[in-house]
Amino acid sequence: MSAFFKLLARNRLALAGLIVMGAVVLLALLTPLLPLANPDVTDLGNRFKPPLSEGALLGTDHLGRDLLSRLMWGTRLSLAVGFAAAIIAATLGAAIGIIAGFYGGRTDNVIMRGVDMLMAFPYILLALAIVAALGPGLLNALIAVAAVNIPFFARNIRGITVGIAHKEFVDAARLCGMTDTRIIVGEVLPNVIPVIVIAMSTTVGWMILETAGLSFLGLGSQPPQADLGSMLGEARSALITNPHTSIVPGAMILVIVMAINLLGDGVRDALDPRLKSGALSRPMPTTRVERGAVPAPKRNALLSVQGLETQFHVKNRIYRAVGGVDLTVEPGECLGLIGESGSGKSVTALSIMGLVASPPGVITGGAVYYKGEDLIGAPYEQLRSLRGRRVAYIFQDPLATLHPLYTVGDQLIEAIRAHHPTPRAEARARAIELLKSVRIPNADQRIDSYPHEMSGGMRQRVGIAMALANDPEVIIADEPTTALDVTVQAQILSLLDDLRRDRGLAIIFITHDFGVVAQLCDRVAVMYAGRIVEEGPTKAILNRPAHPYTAKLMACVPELGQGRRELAAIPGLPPVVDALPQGCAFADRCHKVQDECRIGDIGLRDLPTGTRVRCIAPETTVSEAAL
Ligand SMILES: Nc1ncnc2c1ncn2[C@@H]1O[C@H](COP(=O)(O)OP(=O)(O)OP(=O)(O)O)[C@@H](O)[C@H]1O
Repeated sequence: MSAFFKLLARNRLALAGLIVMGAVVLLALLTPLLPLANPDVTDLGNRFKPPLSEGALLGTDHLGRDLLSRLMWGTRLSLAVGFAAAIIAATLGAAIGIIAGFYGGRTDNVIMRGVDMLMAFPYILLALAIVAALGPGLLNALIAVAAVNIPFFARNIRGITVGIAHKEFVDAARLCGMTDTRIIVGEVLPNVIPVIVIAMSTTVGWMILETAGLSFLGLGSQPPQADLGSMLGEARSALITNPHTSIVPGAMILVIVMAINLLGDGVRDALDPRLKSGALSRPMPTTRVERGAVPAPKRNALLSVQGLETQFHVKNRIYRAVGGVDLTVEPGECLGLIGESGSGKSVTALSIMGLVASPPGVITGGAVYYKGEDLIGAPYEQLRSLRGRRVAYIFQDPLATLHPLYTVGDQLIEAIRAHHPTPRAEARARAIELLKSVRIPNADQRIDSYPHEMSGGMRQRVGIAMALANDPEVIIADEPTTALDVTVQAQILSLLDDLRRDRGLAIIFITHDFGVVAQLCDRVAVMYAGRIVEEGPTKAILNRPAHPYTAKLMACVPELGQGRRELAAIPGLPPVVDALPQGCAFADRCHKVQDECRIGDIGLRDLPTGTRVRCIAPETTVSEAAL
C-alpha cells in the first residue's frame, strides 16, 4: 500500500488531484459542523448579493439564500450521489461481466446482447427515460446514472475475465476440484479488482457530471434541496445579470471533475506493476551509460568485453545484474556463456549492443571493443549501423520476436533492406536463399507463410536466417534451442556449427545446458551472480571443473549410459543481485566454504589447465592440474 502511495505521489498531477479531492471531501464531511447559514432559508430582501458581501462570502442566489452554504451542502450531496452511483454501477457491472466472461457460451451471449442493447442508447437519453419512468428525485437520478453505467463496467470486466478464465492457474484450480464460486472469488476476482478500481476512478467524475446534468434539467434533486446541478439550473435565468450564481457551482463541478480525472489517471498508472520498473516509459534507443575510467583494449580481438558492469536502477534499489565481466571472441570461434537463471547472461549479451532498456538499465563500467572500437556510449547512429549488420542476435522465443501480422518473407526482406537498400525482388531472392541456407524445405513457398503457420523449429530457423541476413561477423544466440525438442535442437546446433565454420562467424552462445556447450563451444565462461566464476577451453572445464559451482552445475546433468548416479541439486538459491554478499557470491551454497571466502574481492586466477577460476579453494588444485 505504501508503495502504491509512493508511486502515486511521484505523479505530480495525480498528487495535485489527490490533494484537491481530499480537501473537497474533507470540507463536505465537515459541512454539518461548520458555522454556515441554513442553505434553504430564503431572504427575498437580500437577493443576488455579490460575493464578498457582509454575511455572504460568495453572495446570495435569486431567493436570497447563502451561496456558500448551498455550495457546501450541494457539493456534499453531489459527491455522495456520484460515489454511490459509481459503487453500484461497478459492483453490478463487474458481477455481470465476470459471470459472462467466466461461463462464456450461451450465458455470455445472452448477457452481452442485453448489455449491447443498453449501450445502443445514448447515455443521457437512457438516463432521462429511466427518470421519466421512475419520476423525478435524487434517488431516482442515482438509480438512472448507475444503470446507464453498468454496461460500461460489464463490457470492460467481461473482456478481462475471458482472458483470465483461460489461464493455466484457473485450469489448475479446476483440476483441484474447486467450485466455480471459489474459483471466481479466489482466482478471478483478485485479478480484476485493479481493473474495476481503475475504471471506477476514471468514471466517477463522469457520474458526478451526469447526476448534475439530471438535476440541472430538474429531474434530480428537488427544491429546496441543493446539489451542484440544481444550483446551476436555478442560476440559469440570471446567467448574464448575476453570473456569480452560476460560476460558483460551475467552478466547483470543474474542480471536482478535474481533480478526480487527474487522480484516476494516477491511480491507473500506480496500479500497473509494469510501471514500477519503467516498463511503459519510452526506453532510450541505447542503454544509458554512466561509467568512470574506460579500460584500455587488452588485445586485438574481434569482440572483447572488458570489466562490463550493468545495473538496474529501480526506485532507490540498485540491482547489479552484471558486475565486471570479461569476455573475448575471435572469428570462427564459439564461446559458451553458461549459468543458472538470473546469473546475468542475457543482460551481458544485451549490453554489448546497448540493448538493455533504459530506464531502468544503466551501464556503469567497462568497455566493449569491436575491432578495437569501444561500443559503450557510442552514438546511436553508429550502434544502429552495427546492430544486425555486424553483430546480430538470435533470441529464445521466435514467436515473441517475429511480428505475427507479417509473413516471414516480409520480415526477412525488411531486415535485408534495413542495412542494404536493394530492390524488393532482389531482397526477396536473397530471403529465399537465406531460408534455404537454414534448411527450410520449400523455401520459395514458405517465404509467404506467417509465423503461426510454422513449427517452433522452423521459426527458430527463420530467426537464424534473419540474424544472417546481413552477413554479420558476430552472432549472439540467447538460448535459441531451449524451447525446442532434442531432435530439432540437434539440427539447429549443427546448422550453427556449419555456419561458423563456413562463414567464419564468431558465436556467443548463451545456454543452461552443458550438453550444448560440449557439442558446439570452443570455450566456455560460467557465470554466477553477474560475474564470470570460471572460464577456459570447453574440454579443460568439462574434464576438470575447477570452481565448485561449475562442478555442481555439471553434477546436476543426467548422463545416459553412466549407470545409476545421484543427481545432486545445488542447495540454496543464488543471492539477490541488489544485496550481493562480500567475497564469493557462491559461498553460502559451497561445500568448501572457508572464512576467507567471505572477505574482499576474489579475483580470477590462472590455472595450468589453461582455465581461469574465481575461487580460493578450487576443485582442481594447481599441483593436481599440473600433473
Ligand atoms: N528490468 C529489470 N529490473 C530489475 N532487475 C532486472 C531487470 N531485468 C533483469 N533484472 C535482473 O538482472 C539479473 C540478470 O538477469 P538475466 O536476464 O541476464 O539472467 P539470465 O542469466 O539471462 O537468466 P535466464 O537464463 O533465466 O534468461 C537477474 O537477477 C534479474 O532479476
